[in-house]
This record gives sequence, C-alpha cells and structure tokens, in this order.
Amino acid sequence: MRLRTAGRCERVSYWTNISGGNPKSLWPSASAALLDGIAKIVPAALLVELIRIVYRSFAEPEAGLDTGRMWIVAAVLVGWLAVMYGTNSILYDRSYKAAYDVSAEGRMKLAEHLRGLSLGYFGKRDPGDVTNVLLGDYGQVEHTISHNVPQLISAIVLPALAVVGLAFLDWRMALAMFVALPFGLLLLALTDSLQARLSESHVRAKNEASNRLQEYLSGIKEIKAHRMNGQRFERLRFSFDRLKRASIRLEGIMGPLVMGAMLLARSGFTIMIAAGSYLLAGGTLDLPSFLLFLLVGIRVFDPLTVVLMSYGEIRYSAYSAKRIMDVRKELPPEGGAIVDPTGEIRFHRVTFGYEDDKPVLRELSFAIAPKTITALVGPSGSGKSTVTRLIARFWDVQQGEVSIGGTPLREAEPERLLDGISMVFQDVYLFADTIGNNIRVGKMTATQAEIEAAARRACCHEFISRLPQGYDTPVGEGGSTLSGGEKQRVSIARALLKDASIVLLDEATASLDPENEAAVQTAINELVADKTVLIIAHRLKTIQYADRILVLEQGRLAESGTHDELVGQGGIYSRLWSIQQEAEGWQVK
Ligand SMILES: Nc1ncnc2c1ncn2[C@@H]1O[C@H](COP(=O)(O)OP(=O)(O)OP(=O)(O)O)[C@@H](O)[C@H]1O
Repeated sequence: MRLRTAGRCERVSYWTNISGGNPKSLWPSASAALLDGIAKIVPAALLVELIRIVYRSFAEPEAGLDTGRMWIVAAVLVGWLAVMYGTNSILYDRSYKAAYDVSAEGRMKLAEHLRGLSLGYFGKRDPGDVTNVLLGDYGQVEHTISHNVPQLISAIVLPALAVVGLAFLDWRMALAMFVALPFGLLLLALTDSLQARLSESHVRAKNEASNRLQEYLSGIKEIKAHRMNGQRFERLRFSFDRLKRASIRLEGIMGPLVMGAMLLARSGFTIMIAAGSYLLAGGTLDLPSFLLFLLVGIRVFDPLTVVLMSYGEIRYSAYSAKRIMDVRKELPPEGGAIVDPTGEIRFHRVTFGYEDDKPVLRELSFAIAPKTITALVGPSGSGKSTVTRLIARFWDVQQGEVSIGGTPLREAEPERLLDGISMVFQDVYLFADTIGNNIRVGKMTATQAEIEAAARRACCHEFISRLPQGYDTPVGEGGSTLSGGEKQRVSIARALLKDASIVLLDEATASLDPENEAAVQTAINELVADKTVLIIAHRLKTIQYADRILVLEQGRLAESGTHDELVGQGGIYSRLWSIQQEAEGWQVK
C-alpha cells in the first residue's frame, strides 16, 4: 500500500512537539510553576524585612526592637505557607494528572490510529519500535510535562522577576548578578544541534537494543533448540555495545558543555558577592540590601542550575515527541466507497510487490463468482497468501485493479470492507482472555447462546465444555494453553459468528493430526456453505471438488479450471496431483 504521510514538511511549534501534539496539557504544570516561582520570592522578601527590623534596632537603639512588625511578618509567613500548601497541592495534582492523561489518552489514541494504518506501515517498522513509541517515548514526554516544563518555567520566572525587582533596589548589584547568565545560555544555544543529534542517536540505540532484546526473548525457544547463542547473542551484544557508546557520547560530550553553561550562569553569584563587598566597603551599599541580594541569589540560582542540568532531558524528550508525531502523521488508507461483499471478486492485470522493485504478483487476472469455492494452489512463495491480503486491502496494488462487486478496493472504505470478509489464517492468534470472549471477537455483540451455537458448528463446543471453567476458561496469550487444532476451530467459530459473505482460508489444515483435521474439515464445511470462498491449500485432495482451481507460479496465473480439467491438461497441477495422490485429507463438499 502506498504510504501517505500528511505534511511531511509541515512545521509544528516547539511546545506542540514536546507535548507530543497536545500543548494544552502543558498549561496546568506551567501555571503551577509560574505561581510557585512568584511565591518563592515572598519568604525571601519577608526574611529581608526581618533583617531590616533587627538591623534598625542596632542602628537606632533608642527606637528599640519593633516586635509588632515582627509578629506581622511571622503571621504573613504562616498565611503564605497555608496558601502555598493549598494551591501547590491542587496545581501539582493537576499538572501530574495532565501528564498522565497525555500518556494514557495519547497511547490509546495512537494505538487506535495504528489499527487504521495499512499493514505496509508495520512491514516497514520493527514491531518493537512501535512498542517503544507507545511506552518509552510517551513515558519520556510524560516526565517532561510533569517535571521538566515546571522546572523550566520556574527557572525563567524567578530570574526575570528578580532582575526587575533588584534593579530597582540597586542596578549595579543586579547587573553583577546576571552579567554572566547570557553567556551560559549562549553556550547552551550553540550546542543545541549537537545535543539534538546525540539525543537522536541515543534514542535510536536504545530502541535498537530493546528490539533486539525482544527478538532474543521471543525466539528463546529456537535459540535454545539450535544452540544459537553465537549469532543471535552477537546481535544483542552489538546493540548493547552501541547503546553504551551512544550513552557515553551523550554524557561525555554534553556533560562538560552543560556544566560549563551552568558554571558561567552561577558565576554571577560570585561576581555579585565581590561587587557587593566592594560597594559595602565603599559605603555605597547598605548591609540589608546586600543580604537581600545574597538571599535572592541563592533562590534564583538553584532552580536555574536544575533547569540547565535538565536541558538535555528536554531536548531528548523533544526527539521522543517527534517520533510520536511522526506516527500520527501517517495516514490510513483513503476511500469511502461501500463494497458489496456478495458481488464478484475480480483481479484485473494486478501487479504487486511488497517492495517497489520486486513484484510478487505479475499481471494477474481472474474472477471469483459469488457463492463459489475457488482454490488457490502453487509452489511456496508463488503469491497465494498475497492474493488473500490484497482482497482484504491490507495493501493496495501498484498496477491494475482489485475489485469486489464492481467497486475498486482502492476506493473502498477499509473498515466496512473487512466487515464483509472472514479470514482463517494458518497461525491463529488468540487473546489472553476467556475462550468465550475470543470467539466473541467475530461479533462483539454476540450473546452467549450465539457463541455456543457457533462453537457447536465449529466442532469446539465439546472440548470447551470439558475445560474447567468452560467458556470462561482463560486461554493464555496467543492461545498457548490450546492445541493447534483447537485454536483453529476457535478461529473458525469466530468466522462463523461473523457470518461474512466472503471467506478467505489460508492453509487451515496444513499442520494438524488426522483427528483434529477431520474436526476442522467439518467446521470449515459449515463455514463455507453459501459463501464466496477463496481457499489456499497445499494438499490438493482437500480442494479437488472446488468450483475452480487457480494455479499460481511466480506470481502469474499458470493454469485455471476444475480439478478434472487441470489433471487432463497434464501441466503443473497434474504433476503436483500425481505426486500428492497418496496424501490423505479432507474434501470441500
Ligand atoms: N510482508 C512481506 N514483506 C515482504 N515480502 C513478503 C511479505 N510477505 C510475503 N513476502 C514475499 O512475497 C512472496 C510471496 O509470498 P506469499 O506468502 O504470498 O507466498 P505463498 O505462495 O503464500 O507462499 P507459501 O505457500 O509458502 O505460504 C514471497 O517471496 C515472500 O517472501
């Protein structure tokens, strides 16, 4: 399917980016940080007032200690503490909630968005990478919204307020305090693109390591069975090595630069102390003002240091958010036409390849009449499964046209199209849920009676009834607690419940023992009655009574006709038939 992306070169704002496309989620934490920043000035101002009162009692002993004013200061401080506690807990609660909302809702929306994308998209990406976007990247963005953004705002608000307020008090001291800050920020700005590049390569290395680890764990059975510790382990070790190098580069290069920026910014405090001592000695600055600068300086430089330290994390998060945005920009297949699934399925000069320059199907043309059974045979890799995937519009064709009931699938509404198709694959996937709910997947609104009726027709009611909790028995992820034949019958029960007009069967009995195969055969005969059926089977006995047999070879239609016609032609089918004649199997009625 041709992948379309919306506005690849469209620019999004920085805030949209770091919030993973949801800048409004930044408001609660931003306002909490803003208020917090303003409020942090209050105790410093009160402390200075206290120092002034005490200082005045020494400077003017006849006036005495103004205890009334001291009590007022203490009362204001207590009031401030109460207000701060109340507002902070509400605002922080909201800012954390906003962050968790972004990741919970965002993850769900993204999962839903992914469901709508073509399978071609997943073919191009490692499945583990998609998991990393959903879990890792969202986690990173969540952390930025709940922690880094408030710190950043607090660190901007405080110096801004301080520089204005202190400049009124003594512009020389204010200048000394902030003179080095622009140089620190400049150093940081100059390293911005380097930081972006290092963050990007670190995220890539981290994802690669996690993909390889997932691959290693998923294939652990094969790795053990084939004593593959060498090659597979090498891939894992190499990815961990790459991650180590990327981490060292990120920390090793950015660490000193960020520390340099931090030192430059903080040196303002030292310059201010030197300037203050000089001015105090010269008599042009009084002690309370000097103390005020010292107190405010500590309050200003601490959050500034924290934010400079977390600057890398914000940059890092921006890359995570970009990955989220990139997935969001992928558009689902277009088309709104409603397909009539009871109509004819037609391939007209279809050429298709998963990669542009490697066609799998070439100039393929055939038609499947409604309510007939068509079998698809041919050597492995000839493109049989690909044909079924194109009928379900998992991909769009590069040339020619696939249509159902006269509607080209390129124009079809993808979800509605699939409503009209039941698919039974060779590898059946069952969800980690009860067996009843796994059958319900075919029709989410099905009643228990409908589920049981479908299970009876699919020959699985008996084995389900023997399970300890019957239809409420959990099946384990992937259906690990059921046999291959049982899983296949559950999948047929799903398809029966769905009752779609088109049935696509892919090698449904290939790997079963005779007893299971007989049960699956009965189930399939139930399923295909009165439907338009396309069945792939390697064993020709199973499809000799199909209405039509299509023989594919290297993506082309080599032969087509009934079993008897094809045997009579003495071509590929006839050769395959003589080889397989002794094979036992089921037969489509
Ligand atoms: N998702 C994919 N991405 C890239 N290539 C693919 C993909 N799926 C199949 N192919 C390739 O397309 C060709 C046809 O595959 P397809 O599964 O349609 O053949 P098949 O006739 O069903 O084979 P088999 O009988 O072994 O199942 C093969 O060469 C296969 O390697």
